[in-house]
This record gives sequence, C-alpha cells and structure tokens, in this order.
Amino acid sequence: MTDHPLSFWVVIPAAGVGSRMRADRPKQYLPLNGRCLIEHTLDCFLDQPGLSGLVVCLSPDDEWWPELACACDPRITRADGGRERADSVLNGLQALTALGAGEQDWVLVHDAARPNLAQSDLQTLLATLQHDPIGGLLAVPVRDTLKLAGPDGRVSSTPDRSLFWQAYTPQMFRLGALRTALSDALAAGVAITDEASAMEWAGQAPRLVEGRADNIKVTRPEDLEFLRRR
Ligand SMILES: Nc1ccn([C@@H]2O[C@H](COP(=O)(O)OP(=O)(O)OP(=O)(O)O)[C@@H](O)[C@H]2O)c(=O)n1
Ligand SMILES: C[C@](O)(CO)[C@H](O)COP(=O)(O)O
Repeated sequence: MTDHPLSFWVVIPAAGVGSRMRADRPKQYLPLNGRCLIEHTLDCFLDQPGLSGLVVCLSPDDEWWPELACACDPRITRADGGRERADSVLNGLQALTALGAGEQDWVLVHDAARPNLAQSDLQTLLATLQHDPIGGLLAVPVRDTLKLAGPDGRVSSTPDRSLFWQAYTPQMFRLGALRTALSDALAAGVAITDEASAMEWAGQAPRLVEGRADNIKVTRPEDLEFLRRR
C-alpha cells in the first residue's frame, strides 16, 4: 500500500509594498542569494509532493512578477491582492474555489516575505495537522522576556512569557471554513492580521505547531541582512 502524499493548496499573499524595508521595490522582489526573495518562498511548496495548486496574490501594479521564470509554472495562478493582507488572502481563497478546490481541501497560507521556510517545517505542519478537526499554524515559543509597554513608553509589567508564542506561516485550514471565517470577520470590521485570528473569531482553537525560529518574515532591512549572511 503506497502512502499518497497529503493533497493541499497554497495561497501566497504577495501584494504588499514593503514600506518598512524602505527599498526601491516591494521586498518580495529584492535579491537574496542570486534570486528574488519570492522565488525562494515558492520553491518550498513547488518541491513538496501533494501540491494541487498555488495562488499568488499580487498588486495590480506589480511589474516584477512576469519577469520571473516561475510566472510560467502551470501550477501557479495569479490573483489580485487587496487593501490589507487579509483582503489579499480572501481573494486568493476565492480564486482557489474558482479553480475547483473543494470546501474540505486543506489550504496553506504563507507570506511571500518568509523565504526561509524549511522543507522539514512544511512537512511537520502537514503531517501534524492532516487529521486535525480545525487546522493550525507554525509558531515559535517566545524565548525573550516580554515587557508590556505603558503609555509613557516605560515598562508597565512583565507577563509570563511561558504562555506566549510568535505566530508564523504557513497557517493551514480547510478552504471553506477559512474563507467563511475570514469573509465574516472582515465584514464585521474585525482587524485580522493572520488566518488563525479569523478562525479564533469564528470560535475555533487552531493548533500551535512548533517550527524553526529562522522562518523569519523579512520586514525591515536587518532581516534581509540576516538571511544574506547565512
Ligand atoms: N495588502 C497586502 C499587504 C501585505 N501583503 C503580503 O502579506 C505579507 C506580510 O505582510 P507585510 O510583512 O506587512 O508586508 P508589507 O505590507 O509589504 O510590508 P509593510 O507593512 O512594511 O508595507 C507579505 O508577503 C505581503 O506582500 C499582501 O499580500 N497584501
Ligand atoms: C501573518 C503573520 O506573518 C503572522 O505573524 C503576520 O501577522 C503578518 O503581519 P504583517 O504586519 O502583515 O506583516
């Protein structure tokens, strides 16, 4: 009996402008080890058995995507990004539905700005959640002492850090449940910064799957400098 790899879809929100990078182009197109940052991000999924299809959510003004070789990959579909990340993700989920993805199919949402996802972390996430009733996300337990800031910019308190994890991506949920939760949360005006928070708003408790701390989101210049030094 051969083990068939778990089938899954992917949405890559890649429509941001990268303002915190203060670069001459959106950060997903900045060079990293001879290729664009987004090409490293996509490789991890294109190399994973079981990929049904991948939607990349791009700004309508995006002029860099067509220059990439992966833009011709038949497994990749382009969708329009939205005003906020959550809007881009919702557009991507709707594009998967239009492609024929099933309501119970697994979908993984991963930031284009996280080019250092390890294949082992992706495989751990898929294996851990494949039978989970809700889904979940890669995350890292907080390792530094945390400080709650007061309005005066001074320490207000030191919470128990053992209760805190940093949310990373991919975040993995069933397509129909995530699309409904995200659509309802956005319609209610809820500030949604990751897919898990939309599922939480819908009353679900996503599972935390511990991953590598170097699956960083390139947000500021020093983040890219860190990856270039590796
Ligand atoms: N309207 C948006 C905003 C962000 N993103 C994507 O969501 C991911 C995480 O967002 P973030 O790191 O905040 O990227 P930017 O919004 O580009 O960065 P900034 O906030 O510094 O402008 C990125 O891959 C980004 O391209 C998106 O698809 N659509
Ligand atoms: C989805 C995310 O990467 C989880 O940590 C994060 O919430 C994205 O935040 P951003 O401000 O859109 O970069």
